[in-house]
Amino acid sequence: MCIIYILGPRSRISLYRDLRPLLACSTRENCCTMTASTDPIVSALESFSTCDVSDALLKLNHPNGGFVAGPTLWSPERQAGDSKVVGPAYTVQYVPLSDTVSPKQASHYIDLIPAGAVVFISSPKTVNAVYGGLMSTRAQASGAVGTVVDGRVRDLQEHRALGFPVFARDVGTASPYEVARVSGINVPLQVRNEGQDITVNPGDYIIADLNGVVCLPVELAEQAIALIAPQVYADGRITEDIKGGMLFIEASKKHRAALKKA
Ligand SMILES: O=C([O-])CC(=O)C(=O)O
Ligand code: NI
Repeated sequence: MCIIYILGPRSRISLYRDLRPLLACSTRENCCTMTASTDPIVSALESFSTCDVSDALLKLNHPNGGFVAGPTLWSPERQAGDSKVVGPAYTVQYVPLSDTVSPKQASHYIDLIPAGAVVFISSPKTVNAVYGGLMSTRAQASGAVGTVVDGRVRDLQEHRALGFPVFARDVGTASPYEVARVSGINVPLQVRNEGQDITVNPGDYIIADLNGVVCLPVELAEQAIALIAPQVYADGRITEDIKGGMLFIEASKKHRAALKKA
């Protein structure tokens, strides 16, 4: 776990890049196994839901418990119960074509994804879809564990046929080329939906499931994980007692009193 504190998000992304030849693999299952064993934070998060992570982040006074309003699960199935992705964010910034100031990228972002990453794409306000089936095909071949798009995606049937997890604000049909281009790779992204204004930094942990998307800042990861297991255990005991006839207020007091606030 010390890796997380020794290396900042940027250097950790380069570490992933350095490890890429070692992690290169041909199937998703394979990649997930290798990634989990590479990063103890990812392994620890894999058994918890997005809501569990948000509960811990709220105790750490992190706004909205890290919830990223907007994107929801579209692939492999709409809001499928067993779909979940966990991994460090590989961020991609799209800007409107009218923006002549932001930098241009020499390489295509889709060919640089480190294994185990969650691709997180920020789209400008446009009805065009910034992400399609070819992108998922390449992302999956790189060992990415899923994609989150703050914007629209298209080719939904192709993402589903790949069984590749994709979260998006909505679906659409038009490609991005007439309206938007990529200006940044592994840069901080602003997400502004429903009154939120949050930053997703490259290397932050993205946890996404049927409830939505949570961004766990890398510097809070260890503290959050320490809070989650006891919290989940207490919720389990509360459930049992409620099913046995106890009032919620009693069960909650009985099992949550001993939990640390942070
Ligand atoms: O053709 C593109 O570049 C965008 C797209 O639809 C895909 O990724 O499949
Ligand atoms: Ni396409």
